[in-house]
Amino acid sequence: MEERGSPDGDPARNLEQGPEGPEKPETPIQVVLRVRPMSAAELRRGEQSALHCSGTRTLQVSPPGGGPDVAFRFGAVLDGARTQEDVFRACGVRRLGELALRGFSCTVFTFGQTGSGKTYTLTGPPPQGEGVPVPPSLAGIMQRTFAWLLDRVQHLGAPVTLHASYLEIYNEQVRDLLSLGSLRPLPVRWNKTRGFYVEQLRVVEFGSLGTLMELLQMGLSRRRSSAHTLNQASSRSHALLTLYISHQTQMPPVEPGGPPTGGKLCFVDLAGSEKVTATGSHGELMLEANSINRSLLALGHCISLLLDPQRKQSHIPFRDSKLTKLLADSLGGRGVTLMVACVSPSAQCLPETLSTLRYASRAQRVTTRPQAPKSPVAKPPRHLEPELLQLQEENRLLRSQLRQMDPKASGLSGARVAWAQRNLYGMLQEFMLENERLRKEKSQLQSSWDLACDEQRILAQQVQDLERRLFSACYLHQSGPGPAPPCPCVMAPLPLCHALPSLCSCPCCHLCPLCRAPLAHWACPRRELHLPQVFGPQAPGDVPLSARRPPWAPPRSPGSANYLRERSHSHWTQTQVLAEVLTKEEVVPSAPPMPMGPPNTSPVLRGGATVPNLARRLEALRDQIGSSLRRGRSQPPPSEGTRSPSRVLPPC
Ligand SMILES: Nc1ncnc2c1ncn2[C@@H]1O[C@H](COP(=O)(O)OP(=O)(O)OP(=O)(O)O)[C@@H](O)[C@H]1O
Repeated sequence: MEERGSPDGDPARNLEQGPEGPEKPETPIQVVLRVRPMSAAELRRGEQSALHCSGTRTLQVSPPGGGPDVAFRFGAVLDGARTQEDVFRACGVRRLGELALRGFSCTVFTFGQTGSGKTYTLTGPPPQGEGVPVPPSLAGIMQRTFAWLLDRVQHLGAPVTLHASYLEIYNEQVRDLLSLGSLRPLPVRWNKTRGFYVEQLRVVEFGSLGTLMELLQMGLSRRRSSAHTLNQASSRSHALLTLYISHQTQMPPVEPGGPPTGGKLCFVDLAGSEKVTATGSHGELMLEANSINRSLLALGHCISLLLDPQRKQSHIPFRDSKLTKLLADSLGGRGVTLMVACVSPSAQCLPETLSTLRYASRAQRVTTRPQAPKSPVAKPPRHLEPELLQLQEENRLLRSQLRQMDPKASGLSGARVAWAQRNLYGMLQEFMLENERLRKEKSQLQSSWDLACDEQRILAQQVQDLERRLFSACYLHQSGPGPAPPCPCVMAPLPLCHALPSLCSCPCCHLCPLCRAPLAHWACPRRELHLPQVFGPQAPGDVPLSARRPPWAPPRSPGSANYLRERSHSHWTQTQVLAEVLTKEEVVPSAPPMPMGPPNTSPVLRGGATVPNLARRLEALRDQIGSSLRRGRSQPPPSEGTRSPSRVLPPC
């Protein structure tokens, strides 16, 4: 007798040892074979049985035309006389439930030819009429597992949250059997954390067996089924019911709206493979049969490839069908999987039965690497990780210091420990003082830096302004009669500060953009008349206007009461130089109205001032700025009296 398959003992025991035993990180898919009894129709047709169970794990196949028997070994073989309760026990589903409670992802799926008893095994027979309940003794694996699980959770002592989802794959479309609206197709997506998953799938929380049974009934009644020659209530879709088991200490869902994290128990009722000639399917039935067969073929292909250890490391075409996508983790991933292969005993069905047996034999050689979530404790947010590491390091250091201070651990005498403690305390005080001193120094440096930055910004503005003025003068000098040139502020608008006078009377020059102070008065040739507005109606000290210091004037000597310490020396120097240049030379800083006279007489530059003059002054001004900056960085500001004459602008 030829023997097939590689059974590995009782599936429950294997599962118990498999996923957790350190010596066995890989565990094979467990396969249980169920042979249903001859149906009334098969008996009526006088069909013979071709299958015989020899022992609890071997099935013997006797070809009707004679020839050698073929034996297949599985984890368990159950003949037609075995009850639903026997099947539930032999499959070790309780053990799977325990694993799911501990965070594993477990799958039970039925496989076989159409009419072989897959749905019967999982959910029992369909109700015999409206309102006629199915006897509890005929309840399938699912109802029995539900009852066991709810009971188990009640006695667990720790709070557990239960959710369920139920979907079908019909003609390669995923449909939510628990959806509140119509059955519309849902997309299957993939990401690194979840693997393949169905987007927008409704996941319903339940707390009682009654609610779960209602969800099951709702799904069963919406699942697509039709009648054909071999089965009056043939399922035309693959159905997946998933229970999510999460403990309250576990992490929240990976994604908002995603399924809860924790253990999973998934029941998959595959649609049966069928020969359309045998089932007599036409039209829609035939289309459904083709879709079912195609997806089962893809599943078989993946299983065959998973058998090859080298191929397993590389590419398995799980993406070939929705079914293989959703079973990818159960077949080749980290799940614990049980397959219940269902066959008809009739010799008429032998070709399909042999096909199922070979399929199941291959499947039980496929291994997975069951893995439960490593830690139920949520990871800290990424941005807190460095802080956490720092705290851990600090903790470690403090512990070691404490150990050193512990007289027993360090072997020091009491006097020496006291001395060490005093010393440490002194050091700590010193460190604190040093720390305080450094803090002060840092804040002083920071304010110096801020002042230097301000000064630099003002000087840069002044240089830009003078360049603009030079540009304007060059333009006027070179242009002949014709339309008035545009205002330089329009050509190159620059921010002004009232430390520097405005160039022209265009609106952008009237107000300082920093302090919003009016700018044009002092620049007006008749500025004497306007000064009260700059100083305000009540001029300080009733000094004659002409004798008053303009607002840009430097502070008086350090001894004087008006000395402003916070203004830097170079700032005042620069401002004063500008003031001198602009007042002595009577350069009208405002350009309009633009001249229409001969090209060589510029009304902008009075008193014979020319472009070369301005260029020279700009050059000198740059020197002045440069030296001021250098002085500001490296030397204490010199007093006005000691200022080098070479740094004063030459007269124009
Ligand atoms: N062990 C069993 N004892 C009694 N009747 C059974 C058994 N298994 C199956 N049957 C009956 O056989 C018929 C077909 O079973 P079932 O619908 O479960 O097959 P199936 O494999 O799910 O078929 P399909 O793939 O077409 O959905 C049903 O009438 C069912 O009640």
